[in-house]
Amino acid sequence: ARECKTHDLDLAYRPKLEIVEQLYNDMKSLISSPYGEYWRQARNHAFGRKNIETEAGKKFVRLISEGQEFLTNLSIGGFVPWLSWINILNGLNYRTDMMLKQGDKFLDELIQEHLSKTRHESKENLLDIAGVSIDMDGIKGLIKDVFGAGTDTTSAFLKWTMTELLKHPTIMKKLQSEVRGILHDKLDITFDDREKMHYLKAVIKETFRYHPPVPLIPREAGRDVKIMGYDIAAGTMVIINALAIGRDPLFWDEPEKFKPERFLNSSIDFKGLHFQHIPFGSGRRSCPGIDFATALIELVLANILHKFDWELPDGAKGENLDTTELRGLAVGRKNPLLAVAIPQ
Ligand code: HEM
Repeated sequence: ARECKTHDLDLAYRPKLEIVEQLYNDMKSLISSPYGEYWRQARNHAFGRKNIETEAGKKFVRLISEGQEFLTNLSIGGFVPWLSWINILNGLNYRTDMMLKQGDKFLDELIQEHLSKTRHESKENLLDIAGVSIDMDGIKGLIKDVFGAGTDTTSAFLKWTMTELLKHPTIMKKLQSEVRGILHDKLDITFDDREKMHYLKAVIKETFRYHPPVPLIPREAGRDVKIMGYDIAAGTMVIINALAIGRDPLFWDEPEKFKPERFLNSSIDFKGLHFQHIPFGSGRRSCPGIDFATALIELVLANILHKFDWELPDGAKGENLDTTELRGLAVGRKNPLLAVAIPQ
């Protein structure tokens, strides 16, 4: 008899946090640990508390989600500086201030809790970790970078990949047969195993093309430039539409179709050198988390596709699957993805 469980993929993944020096060890154990073990470690490391279901854990997840949504608010003063007073009148400045203060207070408490439990010496607000000094603001900035930029992006991506696989059972089967053919009954996935998973890499590239978690990439012109006949003055905010580029028929054959095969005999990658595919941006301000995110995504997908078959609950059909998007800097699913995991 096969045991069937309904999993809410929303809960299935949250990255972790431990103060700076822990990151390296975490990454090593993440690379070698099977999925179940990884998830347990991730939850425990994240807060140094038993799990993310604590009040503090929930509050942090809420702060991150609200912050993500908040970033999409229209700041009139940001676009037309002499209208900045509107941001005071409509309460945007006040709400921004409150949100930043709440986040700061939360991080202060979290860091103090970690410090009191670990061997770290806190000297005049400075931590000395592996010979590198970092002050509280630095630590908070790092935590915000890793969580703010790394949490919703990767979880949104994983949910979109599972959505597309559930919508396209033939692709799911082909991917599972590749992963299972390479792993057999192994529990640990090695770097070499991952390198052999060509179809997995193609599915990941196609999901990034079709659902880039950061569809709009904001930048500021560093100097006056002319682009396609338009004069862009230094200081102008320029928004790069990675989603539209990824679906541009000039570059892509049948762009509205989810077709991982298009990447099998192609050298196009998402590392920022092929401008038709830039889910992580490009150039020196491109995403520094790209390798961490790619390793994590490959491991999670390989693990859950290896160990489980996946179906929609109550015999629902993939083609009817809801794909409404959530507003935010990272665009995820609006509604949770419910799927039945059938252990193999
Ligand atoms: C699927 C996962 C991810 C996607 C799609 C993604 C995408 C992006 C994009 C599009 C940018 C802007 C790049 C540009 O302006 O050219 C960015 C910046 C950034 N990302 Fe990621 N990211 C992901 C995961 C991560 C992770 C896991 C981390 C950290 C552990 C991270 C940390 C950052 C940081 C710190 C920046 C700002 C870089 C800067 O301004 O110099 N990201 N990311």
